Amino acid sequence: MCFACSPRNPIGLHLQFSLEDGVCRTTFTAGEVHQGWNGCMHGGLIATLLDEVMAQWLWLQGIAGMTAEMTTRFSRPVPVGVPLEVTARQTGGRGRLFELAAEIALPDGQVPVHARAKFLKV
Ligand SMILES: CCCCCCCC(=O)SCCNC(=O)CCNC(=O)[C@H](O)C(C)(C)COP(=O)(O)OP(=O)(O)OC[C@H]1O[C@@H](n2cnc3c(N)ncnc32)[C@H](O)[C@@H]1OP(=O)(O)O
Repeated sequence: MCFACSPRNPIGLHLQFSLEDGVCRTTFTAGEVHQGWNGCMHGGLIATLLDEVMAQWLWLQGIAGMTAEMTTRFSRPVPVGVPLEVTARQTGGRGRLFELAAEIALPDGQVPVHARAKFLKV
C-alpha cells in the first residue's frame, strides 16, 4: 500500500500519474497537515513527490525501479494551498541504471525545487 500512490492508503497522498511524450506528471495541493513550517510544505514530503514521479516514469513503462541515489535542490519554499505540477523525465542511464530529473512548478511557472536521481531496475 504505497504512501504516495495507493488509493487505499488512508494516510497516503493518493497521487495519480500520466506519461506523455516522455514526461511523467502529477498534481498535488498540500494542506496544513503537510506543513513543515508555517505555510510551507515539509521538505521530506516534497522529496516524496519528486521521488515518486521519477519512480512512476519507470513504472508506467513496465519497469520496476528503486531509488539508489537522489539529490534535491530546495531553492524556494513550497507553499501549501496551491496546486503543484510535478514532472519527471529521463536524463541518461545505461543497462539497469536510469538517471532521471524531476521538478515542482507553481501555478505562475516558478520552480522552487528540483531533483536528480538514479534508479536501478529490480
Ligand atoms: C518496485 C517499485 C518501487 C517504487 C519505489 C518508489 C521509489 C522508492 O522510494 S524506493 C525506496 C528507497 N530506495 C531503496 O530502498 C533502495 C535501497 N537499495 C537497494 O535496495 C539496492 O541498493 C538497489 C536495489 C538500489 C541496488 O542493489 P542491487 O540490485 O544489488 O544492485 P548493485 O549490485 O548494488 O548495483 C548494480 C550496479 O549499479 C551500480 N550502482 C548502484 N547504485 C548506484 C548509484 N547510486 N550510482 C551509480 N551506480 C550505482 C553498481 O555500481 C553496480 O554496477 P556494476 O554492475 O557495473 O558493478
